[in-house]
Order: sequence, then structure tokens, then C-alpha cells
Amino acid sequence: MEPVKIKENIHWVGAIDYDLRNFHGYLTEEGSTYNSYLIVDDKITLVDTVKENFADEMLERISKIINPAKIDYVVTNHVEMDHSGSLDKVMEVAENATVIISPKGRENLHIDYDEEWNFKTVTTGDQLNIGERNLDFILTPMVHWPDNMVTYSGDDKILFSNDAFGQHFASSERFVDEVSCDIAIKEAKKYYANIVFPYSFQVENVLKKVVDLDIEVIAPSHGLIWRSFITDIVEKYKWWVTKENKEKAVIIYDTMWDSTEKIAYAIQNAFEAKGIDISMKNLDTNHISNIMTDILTAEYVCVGSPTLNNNMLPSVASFLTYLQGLIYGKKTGLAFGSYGWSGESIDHVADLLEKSGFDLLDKIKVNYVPDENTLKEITNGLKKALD
Ligand SMILES: Cc1cc2nc3c(=O)[nH]c(=O)nc-3n(C[C@H](O)[C@H](O)[C@H](O)COP(=O)(O)O)c2cc1C
Repeated sequence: MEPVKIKENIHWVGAIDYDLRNFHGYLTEEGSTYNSYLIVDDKITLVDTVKENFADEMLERISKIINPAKIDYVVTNHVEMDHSGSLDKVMEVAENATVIISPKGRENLHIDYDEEWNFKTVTTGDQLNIGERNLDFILTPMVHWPDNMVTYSGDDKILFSNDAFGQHFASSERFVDEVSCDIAIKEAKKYYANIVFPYSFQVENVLKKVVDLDIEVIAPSHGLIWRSFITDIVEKYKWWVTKENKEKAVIIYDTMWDSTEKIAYAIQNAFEAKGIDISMKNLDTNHISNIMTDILTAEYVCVGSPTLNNNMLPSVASFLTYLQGLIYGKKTGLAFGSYGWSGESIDHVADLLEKSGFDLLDKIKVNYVPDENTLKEITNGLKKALD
């Protein structure tokens, strides 16, 4: 694929990873892209690089515009390996280039990289003149590592937002408007829920800074580029960062002999009766990263497990561990499950929900197989609790 012009003298030169399916536990069903951008000005500037195994592809793309040896600056917005993994290859070719990096990035990078390189650390408010344009830097710590920053070219009205506003989505198209706003927002929501969610407080602060910028293009480091629908994605982010994401109930469970599933559907009936949208997520058929997307905008999170050997099912434990790391804000939790003789799973689920910051609405324990009456009692009891 050829480089893609984003603005006059600014080109996408990144890489498309159609085969990626597992991004540290996140199911990337649509693959991903590693976006790097080449700015051709008096000083040739590369914004971010790509995952290590795509270095040659990126250098080949750059070669179609300029000789990569001529690169003067490599802006490293984030040192995670999907963006900095080819930095050494670039610096090998562009021997005299300077790495532009945040202080935390410099600190974290020197473990893996060559201290002989030229470095210039930048912080919020710093500006770098590269010829006809100035680049402004804004530190965005914990969105989503301590070193993160974004780069803004006011002359082009373009924000190189790194992980913010990104999506894991591989396609031959580079712009959201060439695919679909709905698809891009769906993928951006999944990305937010699985990567950025725990840092919503920091994202809120970043949004306050970004809102004052005059932006025509948001160029993230993953996925499609926003040259339209900018208000749509910014408004979504403003909603996702808030603690009040009260839209629906998500019912997550696993089961050995279907009793816990029966309870799950009795719980569903109560939410339906109250006019609350529900989403049923059997852990046997749903990936935890897809479940997180629903949880981002849910008010109620109901988690069910039968008792297996005095504990919950491993699939439920794995989901709750993932949830505990990602959850932000106040939500209401409910623990449920079927048991035979000791019934620890329900208490374990309830404990983990509370430790993750949920207000616990109820614990529903059923001995062995629930009969029709028990299921009706569950539905009616929950309806009352939701009043
Ligand atoms: C391998 C196995 C281990 C179990 N261990 C326990 C246990 O330690 N404590 C308990 O209360 N019930 C235990 N049970 C009973 C189940 O929790 C009970 O059958 C329950 O109704 C299963 O719910 P489900 O149909 O949702 O899978 C065990 C069942 C199996 C098959």
C-alpha cells in the first residue's frame, strides 16, 4: 500500500496488521493498524513508529516520499512497543535524528534503547519549529502509560492523539468517512473500555485541554483517522469519561448444568419488566473484551457462577480479574449462582465486585436446580429491589 496524504506534506506511513487477534488479552477481531505520520517540512519529522515486525514496511513507505536517512526528528508520543518498536531501525537509518520524547518516556525508553542517540525531552507548553509549522506537545500521563503525550500542529489543525481516539481496526481505508462512523465508534468504544477506561479521570483532563484546540483532523496511532465526525467521537469520549454511564444491565455468567443460566434469565426478566435494557453474556460464548465494551455504559453488572470445588468457575474468576483492573466509576453489582453443598462461589463473586468498587444490590443463591417458583421469586424480588 502507498503512503496516504493526510494534509499537505503530511502522510500516513504506518502499517496494517490484518492478522492481529490478541492484543494483550483484547480480542482484536478486526486486526489493527500502527499509524505513523511523516511531516515533510524543513525538518523532516516522523510522528511515532510501528510494531517491530513492520519496520521494513514503514521504511519502504517513507522511502516513497523521502530518503529515510533525511529524517531529523522522531516524535515518540508513547514508548509502548507497538509505537516505539521500530525506533531503533529508524535511528539506524537516520543516524543524526533527534528523538522528541516526554521526560517519562525518556526514563522508560533508556532501559531498552541506545543512550547515544540524540534526545530532546519536551513537556506541556513546549513548541518545536520544524520549518513552516510549529509542533506543540501536551503531556497526557496515564492515557494510557505514564509517558504518553499528544502532538498538535496548529498550522495544519491536526492532533496526533496517539492512543486516545484510536480503534483496533485493519482496512485498506485510512479515514473514518471511508468506512462508517458507526463502525469506528463501535471499535473506539471497545478500545476505550479495554485500554483507556481505568484512566477516565486523566482522559477527562486531557479533553479539557484538547477542547480548546482548533482541530480538523484527529490522527490516532491505531485505526481510522478522524477528518470528519470529530464532534461525534469527542462527545462519545466526554460521555465515556463520566461516572454516570447509566444505560443498561449486563448479565454475565457461566454454568456447568444450566442452573446458573436459569437464574440469569430470571434476573433478565426483572430488568425487562423495569424497562431497563439488558445484555446477556455467557462467558462460554463471549470474549471478556467484548463484555467490557457493554460494561462501559452499563449501570448494573450482574455476575453469576455455580460453585465448583469450593470456588467460582475459572472463567468467571478470569473475567472478574480483568474487570477489576479496568472498571472506573460507581456501578451497581449483583452476585448470583447455583450450588450444591457449600456455595462459596456467590460470596466470592460478591466480594470481588465490592473490592472493584461496586455497590452490591443483592446476592442470589440457589441450591441445585431452581424450580419455576424459585425463578419467579427471584424475578419478583429483584423487581422490588429495583423500585
Ligand atoms: C465438579 C463439581 C464440583 C462441585 N463442587 C461443589 C462445591 O465445592 N460446593 C458446592 O456447593 N457445590 C459444588 N458442586 C455442585 C454444583 O455447584 C451444583 O451442581 C450447581 O447446581 C451447578 O450449577 P450449574 O448448573 O449452574 O452449573 C460441584 C459440582 C461439580 C460438577
